[in-house]
Amino acid sequence: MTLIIGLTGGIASGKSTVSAMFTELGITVIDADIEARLAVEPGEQAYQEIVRHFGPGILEQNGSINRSALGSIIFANEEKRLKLNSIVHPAVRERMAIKRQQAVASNEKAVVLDIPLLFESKLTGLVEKIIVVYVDEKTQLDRLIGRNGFSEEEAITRIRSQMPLKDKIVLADEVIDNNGTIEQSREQLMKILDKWAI
Ligand SMILES: CC(C)(COP(=O)(O)OP(=O)(O)OC[C@H]1O[C@@H](n2cnc3c(N)ncnc32)[C@H](O)[C@@H]1O)[C@@H](O)C(=O)NCCC(=O)NCCS
Ligand SMILES: Nc1ncnc2c1ncn2[C@@H]1O[C@H](COP(=O)(O)OP(=O)(O)OP(=O)(O)O)[C@@H](O)[C@H]1O
Repeated sequence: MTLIIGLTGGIASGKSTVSAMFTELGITVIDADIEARLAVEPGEQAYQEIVRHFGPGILEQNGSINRSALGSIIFANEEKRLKLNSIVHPAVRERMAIKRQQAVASNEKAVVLDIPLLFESKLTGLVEKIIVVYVDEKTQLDRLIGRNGFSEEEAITRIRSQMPLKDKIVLADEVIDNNGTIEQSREQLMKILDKWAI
């Protein structure tokens, strides 16, 4: 019986860092961010709808989506962000459901669905156990700015576009406190997997 684990957190809280640990352990990770990138490749239906709605100004020279330009638009305007979500999320849900089914069919012990908006998109029904990767607000802001080179304002608009991490940890089965070192987070993950006999 495959245990379906939902991995979530906030932007730059460390979800990808923790999902890489699962991969190192040989546990399949289905990454919503990757599926969302694939879903908006030129030729995909979501790509056509995005260009139709947001205009060719959000395209690179080669016709692919200029992610930075689109991000600047939608994180500064909730209505536009919700419109983009309405275009992309159904395609992401469909792609993840197929991969989830494949993992269950191959009798894997566990599969991880790495979904940044697990709670916001009301996808908790897809998973059996939920791990939230937590950091405090200052650490989140510092790491997001450090990784992406955003201004403080750009980073804050992105953080504020999601449910606060302090509310997410209440909904979690387990929390990984990622304020410390990556090694300390790995130790917390191993304790959780031990508890779940994975
Ligand atoms: C706006 C886009 C083009 C920006 O691309 P970019 O490469 O800069 O960021 P990336 O996709 O790697 O996302 C980075 C992080 O931003 C956050 N984020 C992304 N989209 C959203 C959103 N619609 N609402 C809230 N947070 C979001 C998540 O924490 C995500 O992990 C892209 O994020 C996108 O297409 N978003 C809509 C689809 C979506 O909601 N994806 C996130 C989960 S499925
Ligand atoms: N424990 C840690 N100590 C120091 N830096 C960390 C730690 N965990 C993650 N980081 C760094 O913080 C940044 C954000 O981490 P990561 O990309 O894993 O977050 P994320 O939740 O996947 O982000 P996103 O929501 O954008 O997908 C990265 O630059 C990563 O290298």
